[in-house]
Amino acid sequence: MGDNILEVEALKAYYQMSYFGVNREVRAVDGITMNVKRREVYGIAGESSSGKTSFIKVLAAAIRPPLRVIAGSATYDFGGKPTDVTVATPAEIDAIRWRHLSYIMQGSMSTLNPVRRIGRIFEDFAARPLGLSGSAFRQRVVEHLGHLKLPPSVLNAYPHELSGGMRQRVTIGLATVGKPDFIIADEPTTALDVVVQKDVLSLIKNLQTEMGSSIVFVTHDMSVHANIADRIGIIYAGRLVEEAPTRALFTAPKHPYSAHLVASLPRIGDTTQRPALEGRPPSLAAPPAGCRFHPRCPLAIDKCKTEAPPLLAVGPDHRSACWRAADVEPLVPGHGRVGVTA
Ligand SMILES: Nc1ncnc2c1ncn2[C@@H]1O[C@H](COP(=O)(O)OP(=O)(O)OP(=O)(O)O)[C@@H](O)[C@H]1O
Repeated sequence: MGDNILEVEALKAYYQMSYFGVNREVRAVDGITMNVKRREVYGIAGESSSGKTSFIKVLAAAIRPPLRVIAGSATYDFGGKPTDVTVATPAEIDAIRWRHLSYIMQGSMSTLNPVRRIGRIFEDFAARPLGLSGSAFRQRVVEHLGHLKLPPSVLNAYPHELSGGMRQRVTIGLATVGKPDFIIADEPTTALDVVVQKDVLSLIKNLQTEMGSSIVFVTHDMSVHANIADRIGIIYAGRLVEEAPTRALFTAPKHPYSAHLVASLPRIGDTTQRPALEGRPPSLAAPPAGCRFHPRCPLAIDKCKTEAPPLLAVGPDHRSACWRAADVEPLVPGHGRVGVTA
């Protein structure tokens, strides 16, 4: 796998349900191929219900019915024998969890056990995988909390006694205390106010630089991507429709949907009228034929209604799944200049 720590190949994961004998299938992840490099921060964007969380649940080996992997693979290389988490046994997953692979779930701030002190929560999750106990374990945790600007006293606190920002740092601390090679985070800053959000983002970035980890994180907030992602993948209706280095995605998007996402970013002093994206995202139980974006796409031609465009190279490290990629222009020229987002 060389430079790649994760290789995802033609991955399909569907929710398969049966109500009163009627089968229903939601094609939440429908043929995604992508890689993550060592030490890379890879951001995943897309609107609500596009399949982002389902995708990273598979990456995090948190696949529970009714979600099932239908095809493809997601293989990590942590140095030993590569692990394909779509077929790994529980024992193989246990061997990589926390030390190599950790997952900050959506809404994890509120999932900290309310009746356990923070110190006990750290023991529950991290003591065994780290192979430490007693004072050695406590020392490791206190040191790590220091990196997160949290005093040792938080270990005696109950979750409700901490502010939202502190709770989020605690969950990041839990996910990173084992210095994992790969961190997966679902909307890690969405519930926080902007000032705390900035703080938490720079903490994640500093930890990542220090530990040399790779990160895959999901957020619908494009300004967060602009701030910390090296590369961004845009998901629409269960498919990866564009992937590019952050600067290229913001300055020269090559899919009409990404162009809309970039143009939706606010900028101080910018009063330009933004063209609205008409329509709603399709149902993943019955997605449209051809390109799934075609019913909402201003550039759609007949071919888009019948043939799904493959994800093809359109520049260095840049892929787009659009028959008209060559005709896509930024919607508000100069708008997506990275580093000047509000
Ligand atoms: N447990 C479940 N059972 C059945 N369908 C589900 C389940 N969880 C999610 N889905 C469906 O799968 C599709 C993708 O959902 P997913 O949560 O992955 O999207 P998302 O892009 O992460 O959205 P959000 O940003 O709102 O979290 C949606 O149609 C959703 O309704």
